[in-house]
Amino acid sequence: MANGSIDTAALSANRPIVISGPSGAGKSTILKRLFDEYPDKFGFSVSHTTRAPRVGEQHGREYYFVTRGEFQDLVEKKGFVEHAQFGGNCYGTSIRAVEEIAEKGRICILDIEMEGVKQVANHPTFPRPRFLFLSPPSLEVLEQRLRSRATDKEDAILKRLNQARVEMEFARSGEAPHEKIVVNDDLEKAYQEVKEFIVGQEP
Ligand SMILES: Nc1ncnc2c1ncn2[C@@H]1O[C@H](COP(=O)(O)OP(=O)(O)OP(=O)(O)O)[C@@H](O)[C@H]1O
Repeated sequence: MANGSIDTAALSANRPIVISGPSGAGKSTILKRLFDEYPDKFGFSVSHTTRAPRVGEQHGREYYFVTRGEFQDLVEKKGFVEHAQFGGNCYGTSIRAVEEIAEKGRICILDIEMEGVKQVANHPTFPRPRFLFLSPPSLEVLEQRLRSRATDKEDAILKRLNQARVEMEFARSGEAPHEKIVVNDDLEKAYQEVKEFIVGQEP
């Protein structure tokens, strides 16, 4: 559906799932396994961005590449379920992109950070998705995992840990929309709990 009306039928038949949690909590690891186990069941929406395409990137595949003006228009029309700026560029998940996944009969998985979660939860028209928070067992364990992942420099690790503290406090506060918090201590157990939340009780 286009032109501002929301395909609530598709979105309630295949309710999107918002998964959030600190960087390093294990979201990618768990989602990859879920997509491998259920290859036809899920989808990631294609985001909008104002950054320039990189070599090999295609409009509509990696991102919808738009101008700042086009991006702003969609913000004003409340066409994004959530949007943010990183490194001077705007990024957003459009309602339309999420609908497209639901219209294919798939569950859209939205892997988004805390500010985005708040926007989705407070969106004026977008039907409420289901919210899951993936937590590391502790900040100490998170620090070890970020260090052993070895993808970040020291200052990036410290920033992620600070942000993790804020996200974990938010998740435990009464303001957070999460229906479930899964603690990723033992990976197998966490995976089964995530799977039960996502697949075990549809829609
Ligand atoms: N239960 C676990 N026990 C031990 N190590 C784990 C566990 N879960 C994930 N890891 C490891 O922790 C690191 C972080 O996991 P991952 O990259 O999936 O996190 P993420 O939440 O997707 O982070 P980002 O948001 O930065 O992409 C990885 O090296 C992963 O192999």
